[in-house]
Amino acid sequence: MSGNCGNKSSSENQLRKYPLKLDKLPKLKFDDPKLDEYIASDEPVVIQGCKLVASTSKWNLDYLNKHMNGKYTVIVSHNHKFKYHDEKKMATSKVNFQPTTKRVKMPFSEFAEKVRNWKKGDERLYLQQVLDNSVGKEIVDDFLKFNWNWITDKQIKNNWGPLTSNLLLVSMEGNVTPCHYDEQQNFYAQVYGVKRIILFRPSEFKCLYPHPVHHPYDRQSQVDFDKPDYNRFPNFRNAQGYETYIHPGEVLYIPMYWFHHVESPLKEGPTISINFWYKAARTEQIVYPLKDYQKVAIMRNVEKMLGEALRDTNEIGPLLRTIADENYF
Ligand SMILES: CCC[C@@H](CC(=O)O)C(=O)C(=O)O
Ligand SMILES: [Zn+2]
Repeated sequence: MSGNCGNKSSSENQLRKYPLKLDKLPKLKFDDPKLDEYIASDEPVVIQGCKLVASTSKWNLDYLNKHMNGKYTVIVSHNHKFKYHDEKKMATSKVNFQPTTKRVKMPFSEFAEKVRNWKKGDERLYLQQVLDNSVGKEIVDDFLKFNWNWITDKQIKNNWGPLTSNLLLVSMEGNVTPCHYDEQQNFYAQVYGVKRIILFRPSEFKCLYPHPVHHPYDRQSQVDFDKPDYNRFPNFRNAQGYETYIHPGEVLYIPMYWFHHVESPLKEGPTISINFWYKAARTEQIVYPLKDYQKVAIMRNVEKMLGEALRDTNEIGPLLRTIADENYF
């Protein structure tokens, strides 16, 4: 279907359909006085006009192909989902776990050629490379010209920890990063193409059923949005989310512990994004009532502590059920 259908942009018609009630996220100009209130209160918002990555306005697959002459981290998947798994936890986990993706190093030229010639049934690729000095001089020059004053001002104003990394994300059309949360603050800059992002509050934890902390899929939702198993995950019916489409030059603030699902439209070609992950604020004092994300952090710590104490992560669930069912019903 070409062109606009109703008031949706063409990108929005190239999207997968999910049984979700989604509200729209606000989009604010970078100099809107309300913006800092959103960030300070860990509320997601799309920021327009901040020129965070204005130096990438000329980036596309050809430009990157020309200036990236090394081998880069590419995730390979046999379907459209790129569900992240923690390789360290694979070694220690007691579950029989088969990852659905693999991580390879690939020359950019090979990546670009495979993306261009991809046909149904081929493996899908997603380049996810830390922006470091392995990229070409021109790319480093563009990187140095990012609007570091603007983003560093936000980092300091919110007492965030250090910038841990920038990931260059070059996605094939139709790729999906399934619903998960990260423990870092994230300014997610859209460089090329349109991306759809669905977000859920940390308090939707009970509707999204993240895997156990010790599982290689820690932080990832167990629910397959394409075919939800309502017998196992009945509360998914009640998940309340937000949705936005970010365009080149826009930056989405993804607060830490907020669940997010990210996809590239089906027939709109490759997309390019750059994320900016910051360690959480060094909490001076605990203020009650606790915020939802703090309760998620506490639940994580309880699982970790019980894993240490019990030595067998398969005993964590039964012990927690005993406490909940017998003592706190
Ligand atoms: C590996 C990071 C992927 C990214 C989502 C996407 O661009 O597909 C994301 O989840 C994040 O920036 O937090
Ligand atoms: Zn993420």
